[in-house]
Amino acid sequence: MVLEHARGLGAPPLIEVVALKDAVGRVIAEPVRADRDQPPFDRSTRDGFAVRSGSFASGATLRVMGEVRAGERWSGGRVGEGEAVKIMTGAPLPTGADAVAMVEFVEVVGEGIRTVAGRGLARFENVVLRGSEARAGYVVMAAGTVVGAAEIGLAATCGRAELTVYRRPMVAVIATGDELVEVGSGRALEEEEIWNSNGHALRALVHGSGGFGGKLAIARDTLEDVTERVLQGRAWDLMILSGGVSMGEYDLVEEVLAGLGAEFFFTGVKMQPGKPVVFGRLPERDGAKACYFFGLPGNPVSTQVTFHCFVEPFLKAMAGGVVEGPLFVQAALREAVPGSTGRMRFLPARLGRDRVGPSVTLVGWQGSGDMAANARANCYAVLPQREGEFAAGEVISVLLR
Ligand SMILES: Nc1nc2c(c(=O)[nH]1)N[C@H]1C(S)=C(S)[C@@H](COP(=O)(O)OP(=O)(O)OC[C@H]3O[C@@H](n4cnc5c(N)ncnc54)[C@H](O)[C@@H]3O)O[C@H]1N2
Ligand code: MOO
Repeated sequence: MVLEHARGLGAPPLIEVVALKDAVGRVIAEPVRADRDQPPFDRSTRDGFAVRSGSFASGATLRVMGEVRAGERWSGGRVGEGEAVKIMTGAPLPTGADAVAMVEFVEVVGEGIRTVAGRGLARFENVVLRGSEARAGYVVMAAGTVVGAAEIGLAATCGRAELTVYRRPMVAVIATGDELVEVGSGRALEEEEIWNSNGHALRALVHGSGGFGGKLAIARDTLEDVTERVLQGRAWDLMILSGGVSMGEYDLVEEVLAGLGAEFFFTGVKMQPGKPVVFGRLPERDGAKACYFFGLPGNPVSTQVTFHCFVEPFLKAMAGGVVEGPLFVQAALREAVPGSTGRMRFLPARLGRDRVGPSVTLVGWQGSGDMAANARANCYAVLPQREGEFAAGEVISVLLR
């Protein structure tokens, strides 16, 4: 359902130009084209001697005419049969030459060179031909590409100091709960009070998914306060609420949203953690635009797991990225885990750094409020409902984060 709505969003309306150093995590709004052929000349990939491959038969001695380095162009005329030009990695291949013999495989004989016995040379060996990576004008990055180090390197390869990207969607983050206190407020906590951690975690998660997260004031557990905050939040591109979505007397989020005419696409999932998660949209009304919202469970691990499963794909699409679901990989359980028929479980776990056949280990936890366990984890092990245990070595899905 989330992906269906994400597909209906269309491209973000606003674009801006940012310097390469500020482009990480942004989404390209206009295709980036090769500014010239890549490579721009036939490029040597080895230190050695540029020659005509045919003249490099075993035993032949070639006359060395001179040298060409990266950043230079050979101006000593065509390389003919029986001739060679000393060449460095990254230098343009002199005209006439069609291959480079590695320095390790030739012997210097007086003014000339000779191939090491038995070493032939194929046409274009150790050469990357002009334009073979990309032709001038060719689209090397399409709109919708998320910018990482590889994309920044490619943009710079094409001479770009700036990129045109979509504006980050503005996401209102609303924590709800009478027990919550802002960190840094200078106030000491009563024992029964809780720091608002979700507001901060959500802002970081939003940033990582291409949005700008703004923390609104905490909504207290009254209809008036939650309503006021939601009316404020609906002016943003997307609203994420945390807490107040389960069965308690003071879980008012759905009631407030319903009172404002919200359409609910779902109001629960068969997941642990995450059961009471809500996805919907407030309609256009009284001059206010329509606004999608997610109501995430307040338990901090539930908040984060449901963010990765539902909000992240939606927000990435809102930011102009391709529409795709969360990222799962397969890994073998290191230890057996008892089965459970309740809900599909997403348990904090650590994915090993094994080079072959990744393995995963559950992190001990005290349930969906355990932020310390969540931080010891680097992924969530996905365990479908089942009576029998999951055996050590069994391959399961893992949700990456
Ligand atoms: N009778 C039932 N009770 C509960 C059910 C149920 O089905 N029947 N579902 C449980 C599940 S599962 C979850 S998850 C929680 C979710 O409850 P809410 O979304 O209503 O969240 P709250 O009750 O407001 O808070 C839960 C928990 O999380 C702490 N919290 C909330 N917000 C924050 C925040 N911003 N930063 C840090 N911690 C936060 C809050 O203090 C509570 O401890 O409901 C179960 N109950
Ligand atoms: O589903 Mo709740 O998220 O178990 O804690």
